[in-house]
Amino acid sequence: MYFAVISIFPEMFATIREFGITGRAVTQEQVTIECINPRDYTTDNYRRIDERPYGGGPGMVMMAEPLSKAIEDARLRAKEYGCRVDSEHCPVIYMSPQGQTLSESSVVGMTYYDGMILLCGRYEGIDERLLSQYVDMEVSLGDYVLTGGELPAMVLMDSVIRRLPDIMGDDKSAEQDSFVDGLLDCPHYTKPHEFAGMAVPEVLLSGHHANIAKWRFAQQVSRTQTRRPDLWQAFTPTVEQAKWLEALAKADKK
Ligand SMILES: CN1CCN(C(=O)c2nonc2N)CC1
Repeated sequence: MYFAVISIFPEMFATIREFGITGRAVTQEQVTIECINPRDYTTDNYRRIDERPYGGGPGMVMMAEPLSKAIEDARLRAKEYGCRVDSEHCPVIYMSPQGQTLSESSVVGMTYYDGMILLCGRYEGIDERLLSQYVDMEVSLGDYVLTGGELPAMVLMDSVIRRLPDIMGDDKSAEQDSFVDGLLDCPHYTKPHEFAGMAVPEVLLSGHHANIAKWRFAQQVSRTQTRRPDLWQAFTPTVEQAKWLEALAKADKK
């Protein structure tokens, strides 16, 4: 999968290009992450990419022209990589609090793209004419304001890369994470057997895989009910999960 990030701070993306599972995906050429600096598309000596806002007000606004040239170049590179460069297969995504909030389900949907061009704003934002001309989708991390779009872009790329095939080693690992089946994740334990006077739940040492699976599901259910009642309201169990829920309800009544 191809990612182009348009940012005045390309060095920030070493975080996902050089470390961990995403770094390994780059090394193994399962993904490509190209950083494109809009300053490289300026024509003045100061490599200016921002200006005072029309209408006055605080801060600066990112100018349209350097960004438009950067996006056009990103599209050429995406095409060279083999992407079908259109909004359905390689969208231009602007990271913004005004966007749709990123979720595990929208992340999974993005894994089917050939690639994506991520636009990272700074300052007060980007000239609206650039956004209306080029942006296919705005995506938000949540209802808070950051200093720039780079961290949201890295979060989006990290969450998409880990859901690509053959990235997590054991694809089931990604499927069992929080939110994947609409529930929060279960607790996890490893060595040593005792820590701070607390032992590992016996069922996890039993080797009885069916009982372990049921225990983990029960933990997911109780955590989701107590911590995220909104998720629990929206949860739709599978046929097997519905049977387990029925058994849990009967056990609670005893
Ligand atoms: C111009 N710049 C403003 C700050 N910003 C965000 O707060 C943000 N991005 O994605 N989710 C968010 N929340 C990125 C864009």
